[in-house]
Amino acid sequence: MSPGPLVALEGATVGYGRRAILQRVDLAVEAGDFLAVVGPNGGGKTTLVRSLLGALPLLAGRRTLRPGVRVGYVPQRDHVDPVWPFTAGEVVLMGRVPALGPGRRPGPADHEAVRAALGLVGIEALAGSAYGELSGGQRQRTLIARALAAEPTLLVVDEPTNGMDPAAELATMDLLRDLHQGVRIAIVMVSHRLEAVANYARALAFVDKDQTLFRVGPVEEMLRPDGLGALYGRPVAVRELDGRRLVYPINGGVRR
Ligand SMILES: Nc1ncnc2c1ncn2[C@@H]1O[C@H](COP(=O)(O)OP(=O)(O)OP(=O)(O)O)[C@@H](O)[C@H]1O
Repeated sequence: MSPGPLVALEGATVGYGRRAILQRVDLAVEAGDFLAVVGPNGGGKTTLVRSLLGALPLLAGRRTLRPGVRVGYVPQRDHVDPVWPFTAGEVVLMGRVPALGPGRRPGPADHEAVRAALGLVGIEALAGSAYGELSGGQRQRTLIARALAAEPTLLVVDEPTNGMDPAAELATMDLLRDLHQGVRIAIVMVSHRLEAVANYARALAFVDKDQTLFRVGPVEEMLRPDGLGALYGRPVAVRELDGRRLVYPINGGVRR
């Protein structure tokens, strides 16, 4: 018998108090998945992933978490105060705190987990550098390493490439792909840029509260014209160039 999804929402309404943001959400994250949650700013992406994490109570429906699954969360980089008086290594060590429990001091296994996590994201040499003096890309790697230090089964990453130049964006996406393929960790990432994730994710969820839109499916299916039209309200083309997908709006009028 299949052990079932790592985490799932069934018939869920997500939102705040009495305000529903998205309704009738059915979403299952399986081992080995790489799911990107895409939609416009304010569309409800963060609300959806916070609900998936269990950090936000559902207004209706059901959330199930497979026993033993550990979920690592990487918040938006600019939600983390850059004046943190910590080194990158100390930030990553924070990822061990939940596993340590109250009152226990970090031991050799914790320091080893920190070294391993910094190594996985390629910034071992920055362990002693002040977090606030790192570049945006290096900070993002530090925050990913902090989540990895807890040895999660599933990594949930919120807008990791926001505000990055194209080279840093590609490097961050390559890192997530390497973690997915090499460490075999399941990934859920949030992005408002479909273009950034179309070459990496295996599944896409389109989310826009203003259109009461929630759709999820394999990338190939979601990148068909009707799926894209539902998200953008206008014709959008997908072309392949040198093995990479390009996604761009085309003329043809607004279809809202
Ligand atoms: N704590 C909160 N209480 C009430 N409403 C909230 C809260 N957080 C967000 N919202 C509202 O929920 C809606 C969706 O916001 P959300 O942050 O999920 O969107 P998003 O797609 O992640 O946006 P962005 O790309 O800008 O991060 C917005 O209208 C926002 O104002």
